[in-house]
Amino acid sequence: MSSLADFQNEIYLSGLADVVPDLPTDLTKLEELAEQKLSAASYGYVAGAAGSETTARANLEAFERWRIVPRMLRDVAERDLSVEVLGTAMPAPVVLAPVGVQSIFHPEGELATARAAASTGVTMVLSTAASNTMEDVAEANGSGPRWYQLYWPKDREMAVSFLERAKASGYTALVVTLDTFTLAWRPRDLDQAYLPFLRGIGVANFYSDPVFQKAVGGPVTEANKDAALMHWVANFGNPSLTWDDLAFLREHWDGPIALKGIQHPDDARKAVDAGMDGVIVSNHGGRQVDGAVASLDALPGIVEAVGDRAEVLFDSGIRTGADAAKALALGAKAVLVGRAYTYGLALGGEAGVRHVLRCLQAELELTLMLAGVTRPSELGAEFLTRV
Ligand SMILES: Cc1cc2nc3c(=O)[nH]c(=O)nc-3n(C[C@H](O)[C@H](O)[C@H](O)COP(=O)(O)O)c2cc1C
Ligand SMILES: O=C(O)C(=O)c1ccccc1
Repeated sequence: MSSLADFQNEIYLSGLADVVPDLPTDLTKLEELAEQKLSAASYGYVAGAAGSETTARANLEAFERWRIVPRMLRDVAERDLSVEVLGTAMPAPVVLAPVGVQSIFHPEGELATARAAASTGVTMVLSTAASNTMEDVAEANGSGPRWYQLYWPKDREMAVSFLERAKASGYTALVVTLDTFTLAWRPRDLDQAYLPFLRGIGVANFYSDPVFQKAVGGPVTEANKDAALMHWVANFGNPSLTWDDLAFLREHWDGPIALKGIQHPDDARKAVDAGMDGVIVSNHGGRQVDGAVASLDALPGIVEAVGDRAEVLFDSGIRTGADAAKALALGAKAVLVGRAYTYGLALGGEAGVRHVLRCLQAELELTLMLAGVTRPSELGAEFLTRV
């Protein structure tokens, strides 16, 4: 039986032909390489976070405070990392987080990510703020599994149009991001006076939308481009939304829905009460509320509050397969990675994203195997100790 850890043997064997990997296999090294390759503005956008970046750092430090306690002699000859999450079959509990404006990292943007996802069978979550339309990304993703992330625009008709387009182009689950109805105070971007949208990046799903076009008097051209940008600004986020509004989404989306950006157990309970199928414990990689609780520290309380009434996913701070193992042991059904693959995209396009996914999955499988675990469902807090 082939396993995700075979990537390790593949690398060693290629050494016999004097071939070594193009990118480091320690994924924590990618950030520094991306800094050398990207423009200062693009690098600042991905690496940066809110405020003085205390939460972004806390997200990483939280993983250091948990250590894995491996168990021996448990027959780990056969492993199976596959899981089903929000109705989607996955080779391992690892998902590509929604990351907008990917063309600022690589000319092929989300299309490269979509191809890497398809070739590994990993689920991608496409952002509303993508630099390519959801239809073009779907085509690049082919038969690969894909979910759609909604930034809920003020105009309800446009929101419905987004959902209908997503459904028609094969996105099977909806991820609704709650924590970013406006961008936070982000000094790296502010100091460079850098906002991708003002340069026309990240608006593809809006400008291609029939409801959006109707509002700006037709397709976006030189003649109406200022009006289009104003309409985008007016619509991007909606700070007035409340829990009651979720009924509207439930009505217009018949597949699974997960709420992203949950950090309090009571909010997780409200999500379940509102009929949501999942919650994603996330602080947006520390990019929204600086000083917010580390995402990993919020996870156990939310897992307990939700129980088996919905699926709990996790992101913010995952850089390695060992990190993923810790979040799974604390009760996450799957983890999403954001910056890790975005650095891969910046450094190597489709092949760079594939490298990151193969490293993450191989390291995760080896970590579980060496800790005495053959499948994700066997993991629990008993495999961790807090230091
Ligand atoms: C450059 C960048 C763009 C992002 N864009 C989006 C987005 O469009 N929608 C969204 O829900 N989250 C977005 N996120 C947040 C990620 O989905 C995810 O929550 C976060 O990156 C996880 O933390 P990590 O980077 O430490 O893995 C973005 C993150 C980054 C770094
Ligand atoms: O930068 C982000 O974190 C983010 O979520 C976002 C929001 C709007 C457009 C692109 C990215």
